[in-house]
Amino acid sequence: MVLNPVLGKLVSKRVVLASASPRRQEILTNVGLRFEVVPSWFKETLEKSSFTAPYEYAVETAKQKALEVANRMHVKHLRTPDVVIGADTIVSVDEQILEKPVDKQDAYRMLSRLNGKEHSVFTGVAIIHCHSKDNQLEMDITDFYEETKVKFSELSEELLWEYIHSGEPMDKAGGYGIQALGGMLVEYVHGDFLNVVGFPLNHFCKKLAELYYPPSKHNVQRKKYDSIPSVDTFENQSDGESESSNFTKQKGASKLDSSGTYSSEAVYASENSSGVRTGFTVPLENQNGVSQSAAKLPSKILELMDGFRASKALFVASKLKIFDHLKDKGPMKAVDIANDVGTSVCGTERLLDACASLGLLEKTPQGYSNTDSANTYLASDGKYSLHGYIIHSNDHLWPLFTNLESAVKEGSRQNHRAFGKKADDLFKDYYHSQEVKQRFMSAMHSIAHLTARDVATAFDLSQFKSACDLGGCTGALAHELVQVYPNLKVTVFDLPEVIANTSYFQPSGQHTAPVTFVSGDFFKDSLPEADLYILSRVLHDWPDEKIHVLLSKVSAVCRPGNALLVAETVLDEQKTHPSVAVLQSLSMTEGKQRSGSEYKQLLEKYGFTDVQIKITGNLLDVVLCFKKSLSL
Ligand SMILES: O=c1[nH]cc([C@@H]2O[C@H](COP(=O)(O)OP(=O)(O)OP(=O)(O)O)[C@@H](O)[C@H]2O)c(=O)[nH]1
Repeated sequence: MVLNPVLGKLVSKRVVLASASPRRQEILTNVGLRFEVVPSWFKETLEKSSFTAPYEYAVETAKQKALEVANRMHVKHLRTPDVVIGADTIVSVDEQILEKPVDKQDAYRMLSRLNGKEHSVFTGVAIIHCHSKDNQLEMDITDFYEETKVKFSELSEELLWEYIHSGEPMDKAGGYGIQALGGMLVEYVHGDFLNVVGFPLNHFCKKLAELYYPPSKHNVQRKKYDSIPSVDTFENQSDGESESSNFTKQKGASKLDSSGTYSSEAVYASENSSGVRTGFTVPLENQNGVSQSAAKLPSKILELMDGFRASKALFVASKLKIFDHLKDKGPMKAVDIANDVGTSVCGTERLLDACASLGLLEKTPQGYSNTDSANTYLASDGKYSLHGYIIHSNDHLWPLFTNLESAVKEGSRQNHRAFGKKADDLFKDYYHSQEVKQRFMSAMHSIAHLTARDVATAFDLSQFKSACDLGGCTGALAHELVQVYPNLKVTVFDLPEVIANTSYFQPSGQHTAPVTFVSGDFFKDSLPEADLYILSRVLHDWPDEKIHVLLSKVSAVCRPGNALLVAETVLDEQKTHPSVAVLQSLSMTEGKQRSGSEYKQLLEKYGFTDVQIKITGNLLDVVLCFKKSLSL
């Protein structure tokens, strides 16, 4: 496996991403690359007609972006980076190149052109290795491009405009973001998905492998530039430091290493007899440029070691409603955010930088702003907001996990240590404290919203006329079900204390047919009649005795041919994956997570048959089973 070692090659280098694109930052951060972000000032104004193919335009633009940053850093800041990465993403359709729309009308023009058709997305990438010799900048440029084909469905005008009004198209090539709402417009993708999002990670790693592990030295092919390409199109921006004239002085002054060899990097990998790399070490250069070997970086372990810091930074930023502030008012400077939320400037600045480093915020000279993900998932008002669950994680789960060591030693939940209360008393809080109740319901609502579409569509449920979501809380899944199946009527059955608080979570702020809310205790009261019963995120929470009571009741009320749908994260048969469910078990509730065969066995025990399991790839998987007919 060459990908990780290749990225390890960059560990000891000053790597600069010459891009303001938060997506590119996120893609590279996600694979553990450490880099500085220095957005390029190169204006994307190359004459398109002078290129014979669209990808040539993308590659040249990427190169110019990276060159501008390498030059600027060398000349203005006297900080020569080791590696500068530039990228440019374009969409090509009907021999036209589409970049980012300038306004809504332009977005409409682009999206109409893509409507119902296949188009190509090209990302050009330039990797520049820089060396400073006698204060002259020498550069070694490698470039490449990746093409991905994307097809849009036939989309109505109404949908196009709704999408445009979401604001998402404006900073995206071709006017759509495949990674977010724009994904709904797409029928298929052929090729690298991340290439569409803005950075062809796989090709990038292969390119680095070619550069750092050439088959043999004389085979290395690298393009050479005799002079720095034109800087005439650089934006004449001033950031308070001296002069854009420096750019012109620099023009033509730098040249590339003409030796044809590539820096002083040594290849430390050795190969076993099968040609497989073994005993890989990452070369580190000390201050004097002398190579030392160090152990392979255990990036996964380092990430786990630091995970708590990252979680807490996210929790605190959410608690302070920083993502809400930035959604409404961003970009904002740290001092203004601190004033608004009543925090210290220095602490806020550190928190904001941490969020930017985690890819949650974008930092530019104008200040901090939300990334797309932060707008969608972290601001508290969005349909898919996870704010409620994050606050629950901070206020409830974090204190429990702080006592994990005792939990493991004693094999029990640590409410007494975490909250100074027994589990039962805590449950009373849930009934009596409006704040705790609201927090818990928001948390459940967050997850239900995020998973509802996948749960509702995992199986074709159109044969059912009525459904009852037992413990359906705010009704998020119920509302999704009636959207997907317009002939379905859904009853949400939950405790009176829950039902009394559901109005706040309804799409229009009120309960609306065909979703009705009925209060009751599913362990004690009779269950509403339905063709389909639903237990979503219920079973994993209860001990076997309670599950026995519940499933006996559901089985008794279910008529032959009626069904039960269970939504839970289904473990693999070894019960070690997915880790999200395995880690949840550490909360030490009296319940447990189950594998597919365990769910099958459990449900069959209560008279259900034809148990089918769908792994959705979302947080919840779905199990559907039918009540045995009498003749079986
Ligand atoms: O599906 C998606 N397609 C494209 C994008 C984003 O679109 C932009 C493309 O613009 P460009 O390559 O010019 O990059 P900029 O954002 O302007 O940043 P630079 O500073 O590098 O010029 C890019 O951000 C893609 O990520 C998308 O998000 N989804």
